[in-house]
Amino acid sequence: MYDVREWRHAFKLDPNKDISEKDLEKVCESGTDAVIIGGTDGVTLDNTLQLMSRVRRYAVPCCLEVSDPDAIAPAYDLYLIPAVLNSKNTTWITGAHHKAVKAYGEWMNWNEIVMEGYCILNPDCKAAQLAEAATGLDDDDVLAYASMAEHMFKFPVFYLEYSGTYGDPKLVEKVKTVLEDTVLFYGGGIRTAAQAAEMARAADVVVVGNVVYENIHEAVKTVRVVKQTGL
Ligand SMILES: CC(C)=CCC/C(C)=C/CC/C(C)=C/CC/C(C)=C/CC/C(C)=C/CC/C(C)=C/CC/C(C)=C/COP(=O)(O)OP(=O)(O)O
Ligand SMILES: O=P(O)(O)OC[C@@H](O)CO
Ligand SMILES: [Mg+2]
Repeated sequence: MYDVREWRHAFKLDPNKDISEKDLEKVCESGTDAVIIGGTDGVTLDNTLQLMSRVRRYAVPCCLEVSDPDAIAPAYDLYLIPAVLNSKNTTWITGAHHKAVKAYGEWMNWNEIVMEGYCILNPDCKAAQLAEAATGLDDDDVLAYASMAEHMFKFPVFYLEYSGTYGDPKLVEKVKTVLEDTVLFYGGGIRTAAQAAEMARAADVVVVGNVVYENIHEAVKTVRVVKQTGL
């Protein structure tokens, strides 16, 4: 499934973390809609390619979420490109992107590029710190970023990112009400199947990351509950 509109669940694997063959098999055979390879720090061409080639042994779509242009390589199914809408530094909204398109433009297949309008809400996560995210937002600020993602930038994805902490399901629900075409991704702090189900009632796509490395059994359980939960 190379169309994010058809997704409900994705795992995000960090190329800077170790995962055993057994656990990787559980992730890839879980029934998830996609494996996203991405992280904020320690992302290199070597570790992303290594993880990608291991994921490639399975049928699941394998996507690169680009955080470092040096780690870009061909052979992913999709390239997810974050633009941090609540960044205080234009580098993370258009700057790094401009540089990368100058460098890679002629090799880019735009049909494989999926822009993600990020709104990062956990001030302590590495992504917030790197991207200098203005995290002290009230609900109306977040709703405005969501509307900008859909109506001004026409981004296919709006990503509510709480990386490392569990977010506010009520806010996720509110954000969903202002989006029509743009797909709402929720990610952050999902450690149980019950939390995954709660966020699946509000968001189009639930992204599960760190729990893969902490509790693979619970991580895999999130797939079935998300798929069974209606929006
Ligand atoms: C043939 C060929 C090579 C084709 C490919 C062409 C191609 C795809 C070109 C891409 C061009 C392009 C526009 C690239 C973008 C370049 C770029 C660097 C953009 C900036 C990205 C950005 C805003 C990064 C900031 C950080 C961020 C939002 C990262 C996303 C991942 C994330 C949130 C991970 C969460 O992990 P973390 O917070 O680190 O949590 P842990 O504590 O668990 O690690
Ligand atoms: O690692 P967690 O906290 O599950 O977050 C998932 C993802 O949104 C990170 O970009
Ligand atoms: Mg992570």
